[in-house]
Amino acid sequence: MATNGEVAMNGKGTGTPKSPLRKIATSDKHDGICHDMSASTVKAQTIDELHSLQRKKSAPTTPNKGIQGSFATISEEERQKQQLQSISASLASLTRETGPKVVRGDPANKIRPISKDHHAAVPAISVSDSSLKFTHVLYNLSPAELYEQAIKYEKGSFIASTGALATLSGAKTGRAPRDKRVVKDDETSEELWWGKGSPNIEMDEHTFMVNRERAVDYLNSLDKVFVNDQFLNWDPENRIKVRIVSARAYHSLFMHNMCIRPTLEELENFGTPDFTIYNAGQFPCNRYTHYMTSSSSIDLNLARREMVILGTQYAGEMKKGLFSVMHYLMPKRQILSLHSGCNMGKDGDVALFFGLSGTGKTTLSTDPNRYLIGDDEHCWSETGVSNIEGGCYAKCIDLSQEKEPDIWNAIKFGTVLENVVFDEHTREVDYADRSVTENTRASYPIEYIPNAKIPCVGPHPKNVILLACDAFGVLPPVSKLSLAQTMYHFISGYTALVAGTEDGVKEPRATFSACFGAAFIMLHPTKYAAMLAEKMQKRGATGWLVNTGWSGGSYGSGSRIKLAYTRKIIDAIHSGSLLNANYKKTNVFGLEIPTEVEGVPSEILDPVNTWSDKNAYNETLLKLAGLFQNNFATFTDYKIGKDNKLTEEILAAGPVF
Ligand SMILES: Nc1ncnc2c1ncn2[C@@H]1O[C@H](COP(=O)(O)OP(=O)(O)O)[C@@H](O)[C@H]1O
Ligand SMILES: C=C(OP(=O)(O)O)C(=O)O
Ligand SMILES: [Ca+2]
Ligand SMILES: [Mn+2]
Repeated sequence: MATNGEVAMNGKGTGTPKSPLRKIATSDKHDGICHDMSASTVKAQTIDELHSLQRKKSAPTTPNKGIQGSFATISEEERQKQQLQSISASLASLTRETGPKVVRGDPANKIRPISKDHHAAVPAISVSDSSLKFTHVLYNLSPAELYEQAIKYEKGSFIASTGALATLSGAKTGRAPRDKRVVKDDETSEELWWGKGSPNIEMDEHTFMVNRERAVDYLNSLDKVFVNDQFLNWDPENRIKVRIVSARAYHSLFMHNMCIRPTLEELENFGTPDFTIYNAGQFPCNRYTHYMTSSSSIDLNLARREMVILGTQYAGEMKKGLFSVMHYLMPKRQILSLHSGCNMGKDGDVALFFGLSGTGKTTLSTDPNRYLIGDDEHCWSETGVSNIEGGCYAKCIDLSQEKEPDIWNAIKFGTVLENVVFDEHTREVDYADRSVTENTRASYPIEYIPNAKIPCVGPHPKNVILLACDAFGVLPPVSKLSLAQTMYHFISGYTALVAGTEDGVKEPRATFSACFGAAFIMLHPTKYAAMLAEKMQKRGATGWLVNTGWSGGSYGSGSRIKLAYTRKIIDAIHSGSLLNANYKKTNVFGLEIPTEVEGVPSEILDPVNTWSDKNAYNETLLKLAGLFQNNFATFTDYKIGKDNKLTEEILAAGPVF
């Protein structure tokens, strides 16, 4: 080939070109070597040295404060040692080793020498193979590091065109409430809600330990585990420290986004977690184990402050599992936990949006004209509201840039995109594609929403909006509620959705989920209801029922209320204009409905106007009223509040027919 800068022709070397081609100039040094002089050379002798130049050491986690007051801060080395000890203790098998040998970092990189005073594992009873090796701990990795781990090691992980991490949650693409178990012991048997309608399916302490050991053994058998130390609740007085041990970068990034991210300084003083999740989702539970009815098990032990996940990789289990824990811990402190979205206007007016999955909490709390406090889980204390989480978890089926620009724009680097379908070449996501699941999701840190309110706290709510997606099409688009009606509908927790994508299913199915979150509450619904009533009364909040579902007929003949109209209704609630509108009362449900709302056609405000077949409307209305009545029968024996007055009012606030 070409040598000395001359073009070789016909494979014959440099001698006699057939055509007079110009000689290609190389360098002015005539040493016979081709020099590329466009840039100066790097200061490295080997490729490894070059790689090491690329990565600057992170700032030390302990700013060198020296001696403060009379207390000397511990050395960085000592602090790191304590941190590893704490993680080793979390991962300890309770029947064998005191804790695995843990070491920080990726096992793909070099193993560090074993330090002489390594704390780990004087075997307690007997030793397992996993105690002979190191368990590498990938501790609070950054999103960039987690991307690399996911893409390198987790099948089905890809970078979408917007920079989000597209991933798969495996066989389970939604929560499995029937596989949730709660340890029943002396204390919880008294305190918690058990039996019909309750989400708490019992498990004994021993079986919990069997599953815990199974999860811990699985995690310790791996070369590496991910550990996230983070916080729940933006109210600093009631912050909970959580540790999540998991086997997938996907799970670690999801929780990085969903929980509150500690600053370096907060992480330094983290100490022992208040609650720990062992997520061994890839590994099934054992069907021969008592209480197991499938290969998935999500087990909560309040006494041990631990949760074990086996046999489901759906990340939402972790988020909602911690929410259950908050539904237990917070009411003990007279703080109400709420399955609601929350936002705040420029004047500090706060609104709560309660509703079951898919009714619009995330969509309607994400409002370009208001500050977002949170989309799903909140606390209401004596000082106001606080978000429990540090991120949002939006449904993204049929997501459109035009209708939901803030959510659309939040899907970028750092965001986890679950179970979506994308073009294999351009990596553009097709949000309409339901091939993997209808429940496609995006999880992003709350600061990805431009008008998020950080810290995510606010004053006492002015409006409490109950969202129901009524696929029967008989509830009005908006009603103003009395306190008793608010309680009646809060305890009922109604929504009706169309039955998924199954063929031939035309009838909408009613769901009643107490407190709009029966899957997550731990105490009897009336306990939360009584707290809500007391708080709303004390703070003068107004209750509203908003139907984000069907109008002009049931599913099949009518159509879903336009999101633009629902937004206008919500605007009128926020501005206060709806409070002073003219109202009339509906039959059967006795709801106060406005005669006018700015920007909304008046005829749709009373659903009877939108049905062409008035008989069908009346029949459907009575049918729904009957479903409400049947559902509420379970609660008629319970007293709410200090006297019987409120209880009687609540019972009278249901449909009359
Ligand atoms: N009128 C409406 N109000 C609210 N959401 C609507 C409406 N019409 C359609 N939708 C769609 O319904 C879904 C509501 O889901 P989401 O806000 O994630 O519910 P949640 O947070 O309560 O689970 C979104 O996909 C939204 O685009
Ligand atoms: C993540 C969930 O919540 P939502 O649909 O209310 O956003 C869920 O219920 O699993
Ligand atoms: Ca939910
Ligand atoms: Mn949501």
